[in-house]
Amino acid sequence: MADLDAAWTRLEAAAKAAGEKRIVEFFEAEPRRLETLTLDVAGLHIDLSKQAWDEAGLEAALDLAHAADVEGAWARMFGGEAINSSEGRAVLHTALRAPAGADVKAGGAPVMAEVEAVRARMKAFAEAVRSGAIRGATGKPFKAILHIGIGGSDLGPRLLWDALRPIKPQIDLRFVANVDGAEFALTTADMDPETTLVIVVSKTFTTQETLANAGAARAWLAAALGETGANAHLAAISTALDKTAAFGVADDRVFGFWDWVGGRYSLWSSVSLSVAVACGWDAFQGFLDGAAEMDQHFATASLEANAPVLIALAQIFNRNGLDRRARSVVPYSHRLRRLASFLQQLEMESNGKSVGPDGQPVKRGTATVVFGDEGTNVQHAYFQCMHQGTDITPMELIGVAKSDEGPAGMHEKLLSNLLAQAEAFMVGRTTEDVVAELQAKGVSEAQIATLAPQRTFAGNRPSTLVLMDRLTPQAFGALIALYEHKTFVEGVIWGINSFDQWGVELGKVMAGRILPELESGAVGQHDPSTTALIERLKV
Ligand SMILES: O=P(O)(O)OC[C@H]1O[C@H](O)[C@H](O)[C@@H](O)[C@@H]1O
Repeated sequence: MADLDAAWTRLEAAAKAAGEKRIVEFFEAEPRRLETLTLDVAGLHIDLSKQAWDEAGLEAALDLAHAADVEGAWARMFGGEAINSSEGRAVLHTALRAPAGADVKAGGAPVMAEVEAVRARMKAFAEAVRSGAIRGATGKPFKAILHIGIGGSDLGPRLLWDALRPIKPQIDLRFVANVDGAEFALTTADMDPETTLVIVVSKTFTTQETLANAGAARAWLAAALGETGANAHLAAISTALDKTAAFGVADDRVFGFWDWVGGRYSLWSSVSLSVAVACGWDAFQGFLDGAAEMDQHFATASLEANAPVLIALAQIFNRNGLDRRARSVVPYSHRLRRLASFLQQLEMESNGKSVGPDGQPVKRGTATVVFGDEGTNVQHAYFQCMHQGTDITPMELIGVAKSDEGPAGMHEKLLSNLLAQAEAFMVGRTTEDVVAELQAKGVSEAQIATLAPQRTFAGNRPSTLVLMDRLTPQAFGALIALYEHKTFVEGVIWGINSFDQWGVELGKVMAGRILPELESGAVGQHDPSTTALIERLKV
């Protein structure tokens, strides 16, 4: 503990010192900077050299990781200990992508036989739906899947589908998450129940939104096909097999997973069955394999050369050392445009905690706000604030080196923007440079005095760049596993349990209390504002 406190103090001091210098100067002072801070792992090229740390800062960050015993923590995770202590559960999403026959145990009990059995059933089901061996009630092959789920049962599969979907898929895939009926109505408006397979995905099978949409989907199927016909169009994914049976899904259409898989870490499981069907099994298997490669790297590389560890440390340096409370993630890839939404759940639900597993308040700030959208679009939206706003927001820029999709010449334009932004964030533009340009254009000195500061860029904005060679299933799997392990490392260093989410409960309980009040008009005890709103909205 004393070691850890001392390591934190050293990190804070190193960050303060580095923060007084300019990132661009670190390259001159440290001839090996680029070499030390770039890594090639599992199809990803990761460049952390434009981050805010200098050599001493990096060293202090690595000391902190050692002092927090990151290596011991990952051994406990991979060893299947119940590290999710508030729920008494192991954390083994890595088993879902482990090669067949791997020795993985949850609390001492081997898990791979079950994992492999579900994987084999998923594969057989995906192939049978694609080949037409499994068909709808009227004998027609399935042309579309309606995937119903929310949170971890939605964000991962949605992102995965966008990343890997064929341009013209044999089987289309649509998603419904929200309990706003507009989403269900808009999504199903041009779908045909006769050729649609509905897959209901819920780890607990108690989630209000998902059960409401599942009921609506069953009614939508039954209206066209009758109750028995509807059953032939339903499948369910859950850890609560009693509840899927009660909903009326036949046993051979239910695909399970396990309580040692957190919802936000579940896209490697049967939760992504819809994507495995719509993209084909090989793509899904490639996704698992890429993640397994990252797991192997994470579990074996030294901290100094460990991609998830270094990305986590850059975040901690910014967050705790330099008090930067947000981070923007911008994929220069239309296919990855939902990455920030996925990371919002992964990082903010995992690490948005204020107390440790011992119930004691943490001593330092934890998860930052994560936001972002696709580049280049965001350059024309919020990048003004990233370049010239009063707060510095560290950036994570993600690119794809090679792509054959779409019209010729566009990909180079996309890449030129990615590189330009990363350079501009760090280098900025000096007032002298702006003044010289304005003078050359013959602008008056009086105008220059007001214009030049407005057109100056302070720069010194840190960024990390992650470059995929191609957006293959493997590289994409490695990218998501990279973020999972990064989140884990941060949680270890912050001293929190990254695998529970008690903070989502209160709102659910209160919605359960308010719903009957809206329906019956009998308003209970609330604060004056809420009472007035219920009075206004009650049926
Ligand atoms: O998969 P489900 O049990 O339906 O849960 C869906 C989501 O709802 C909850 O509120 C949790 O915050 C999420 O972690 C979870 O992914």
